[in-house]
Amino acid sequence: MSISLNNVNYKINNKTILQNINLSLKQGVYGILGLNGAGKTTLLNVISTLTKPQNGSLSYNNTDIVKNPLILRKDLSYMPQNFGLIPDLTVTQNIMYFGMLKGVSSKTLKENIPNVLEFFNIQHTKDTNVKNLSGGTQQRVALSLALVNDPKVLILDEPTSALDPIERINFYELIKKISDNSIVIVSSHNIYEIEKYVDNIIVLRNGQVSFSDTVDQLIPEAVSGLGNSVSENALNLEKAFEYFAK
Ligand SMILES: Nc1ncnc2c1ncn2[C@@H]1O[C@H](COP(=O)(O)OP(=O)(O)OP(=O)(O)O)[C@@H](O)[C@H]1O
Repeated sequence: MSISLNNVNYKINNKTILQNINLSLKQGVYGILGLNGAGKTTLLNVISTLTKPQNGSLSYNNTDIVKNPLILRKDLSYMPQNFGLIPDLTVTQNIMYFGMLKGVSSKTLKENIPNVLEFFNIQHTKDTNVKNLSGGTQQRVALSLALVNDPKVLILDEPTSALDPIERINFYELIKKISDNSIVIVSSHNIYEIEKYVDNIIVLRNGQVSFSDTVDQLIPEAVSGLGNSVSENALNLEKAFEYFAK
């Protein structure tokens, strides 16, 4: 299982949003980090084939997914930042509707929906219209929806912003388990939140990849980038992240 991006560039109205992105993603959890406006959401949109890059190539299991996006989409679950739910449908109706759009059979959905709702502790909301739920509960519905079809590629844009601390830990533990058989990509602002659960970190700065490696390389690579003028002990994870992000 692999996703590759080669020299991907994306512009809007002549403004460069992503520049020369080269990434090779395999089974595991990837954290995409960056300051506001660094390009995280745009990169997730490109990887999930919602946005077409003007230059460069994108492949999934060695098939070109700029030309054949359906090859990826059938294996993909993407949870956008605004959750993308239909406000006037109930929780169950939303999951049935989007699940069927993804090609999951109604039998599988009916079997899986109680399990995912139970995992996120929202069984009691199954017949409630989404517009009547709090932001945190809507996020849990969107996560239930993202997980209902056992995706091989799971892309989550700031998935825990409305969850409480305990739900966040449970969520990342689940993500880690799911990643045994899939590629999981999670964007976040917070290095401390994800460092325990991600295998690799990708830091974006002004639309370019400034760091792409394992978490434990973040501090040593920042020290080396600073010309060894500081010791590793003097840099914490946050400062090392800032070195690559600012
Ligand atoms: N439709 C658009 N038109 C013009 N500029 C855009 C558009 N979409 C994104 N941008 C610009 O592209 C850059 C990257 O935006 P993007 O949303 O990908 O960043 P981000 O890292 O996800 O930010 P945040 O953490 O705030 O969600 C920003 O400068 C943004 O203003």
